[in-house]
Amino acid sequence: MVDQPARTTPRPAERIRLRRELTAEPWALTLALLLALASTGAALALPLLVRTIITDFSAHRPLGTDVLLMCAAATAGALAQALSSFLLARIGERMTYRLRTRIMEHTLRLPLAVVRAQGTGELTARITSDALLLRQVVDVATQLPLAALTVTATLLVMVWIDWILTVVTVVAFAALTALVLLIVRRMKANVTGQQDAVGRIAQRFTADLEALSTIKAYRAEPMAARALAEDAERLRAVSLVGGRLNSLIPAVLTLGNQLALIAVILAGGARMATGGLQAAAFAAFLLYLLQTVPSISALATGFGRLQSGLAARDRCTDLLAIAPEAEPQDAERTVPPPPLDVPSVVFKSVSFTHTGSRDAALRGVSFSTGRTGLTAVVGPSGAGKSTTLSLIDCFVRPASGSVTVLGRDTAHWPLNALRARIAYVDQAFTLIEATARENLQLGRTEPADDVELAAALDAVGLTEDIARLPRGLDTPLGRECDLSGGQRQRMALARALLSDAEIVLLDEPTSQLDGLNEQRFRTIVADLAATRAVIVVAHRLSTVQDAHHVIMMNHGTVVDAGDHLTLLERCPPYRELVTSQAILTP
Ligand SMILES: Nc1ncnc2c1ncn2[C@@H]1O[C@H](COP(=O)(O)OP(=O)(O)OP(=O)(O)O)[C@@H](O)[C@H]1O
Repeated sequence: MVDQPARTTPRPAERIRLRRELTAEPWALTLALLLALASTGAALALPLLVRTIITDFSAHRPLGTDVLLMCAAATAGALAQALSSFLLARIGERMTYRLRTRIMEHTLRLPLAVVRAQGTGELTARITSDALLLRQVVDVATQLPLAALTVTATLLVMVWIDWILTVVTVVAFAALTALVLLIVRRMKANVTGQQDAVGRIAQRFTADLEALSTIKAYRAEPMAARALAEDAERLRAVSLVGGRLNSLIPAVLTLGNQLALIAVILAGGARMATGGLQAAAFAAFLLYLLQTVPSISALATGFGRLQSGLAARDRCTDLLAIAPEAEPQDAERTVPPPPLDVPSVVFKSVSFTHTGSRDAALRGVSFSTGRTGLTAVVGPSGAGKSTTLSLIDCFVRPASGSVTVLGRDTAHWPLNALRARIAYVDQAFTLIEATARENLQLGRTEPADDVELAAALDAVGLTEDIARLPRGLDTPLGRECDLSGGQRQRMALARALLSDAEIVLLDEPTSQLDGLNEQRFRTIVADLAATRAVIVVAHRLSTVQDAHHVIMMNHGTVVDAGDHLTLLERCPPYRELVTSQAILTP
């Protein structure tokens, strides 16, 4: 077991049940079906009216009523069809909305390691191209039964007109229908392949765009473009197979139709010659035959689209089946306030290995930090410092040992309640796509007023920077209006200042700060540490030399812990680290 042990077994999300999704609005679906039925009925009535007109023509009877009836049937049919299509579009959009929001919400609750392993582009494809394919299933839900009904009804009318010609028609179509069914079955596997290829290309493209400055700086555009072209080629190849399958269907149907037409004309001509069939009935039969063709095509394409929708459904269901972050089985809705006399964090023999990694990132790590005060976690790169912070915020779970936060084992902390007590500033100083105000207030239970916001911005020296934004605090950040690395870092600090959290975790919080801002940082951290537990991972020891407690890590273990002077005296690796940065002892 590595980084996601099942301390508790979270309930996997329910499968996507298409039938339930489609019947979520039963009245609208029934109305859409009835209207489509009315439109089909109107279309079916037309050839019969034609037969009446031809008969009336021959008998020199007035045609006014017949023509009026034909126009009325055509107009009513068109109106019913339009309304039915609109209702279906509405049902389809609502279903897609529900599925998209469900998939996005589920994805946000997945463990970080799973999201990284799946890839952002691949996950995005589920709510874009897969969702669009799923949307088509709604059209099919009425298209298929109606087409089947139309074909059956038309065949019955054709039997009524002339059963011998009907048998000729059915025999001519039968062999080709079997062929179409075979093609349609292969389409589902092909669509799954296409969607996988779409996910792969989206994944690579997203990753390239995120690393665009590196790609440009190292003139790696050709290399990136080559890899993208290879993915595009794979997608092209698999889509071409799909295209081939798709193009076969109309060809097979047209062939079937022509064969049926030839057979019917020959058989009908012979029967007319022997007087077994009237000209008007033959004309009506031919019209019905021609009219079945679109319905038979609708049946074939409908099955094809259904297969695409089912393939997309399976991909989305696979994602929904991945268990979200584990919540403890004994999770309580409200957790009693932690006692004041317990340490903020206690690690007991914690070991942990990242997914896909062969070596353990942490091995038997034990330490504890005070309820308030500044703890610095230091050590060379790769020592396991960031992993330690991730375990405190439960982004990952220990493979063995225990992590206790504010007196409660993290295995028993409800995630929301735990994270409400921790403010976490990550290495990337991430801002979400939202306004500066919203970014600052992340993690607040109650919104901060303007005075609090101004005080936090002032403390981190961001007042003027934010005032210069086009809409000040209400400027959306992330696209046209982004902040510099150092400004982001200070925004993240201001966010920590504004949070109600009892524990503040800072991962490399000063890497992009200038001298003045580093000084500000030290003041802020001292203020925070007076009332909360602040745990800082830092390479620049100058920023943490005032720490009450220093934890020296190396190769995934705690080498020593104590205050700065004690460690200087008794811990050679710490002394080496300090000397390498030329920090003067006070
Ligand atoms: N997502 C990951 N997947 C696999 N291995 C990882 C991952 N993140 C970290 N590691 C590995 O775990 C070990 C500890 O990494 P960690 O990031 O905790 O070290 P660190 O002390 O914070 O390093 P730095 O100071 O360079 O940020 C390293 O060997 C690293 O290669």
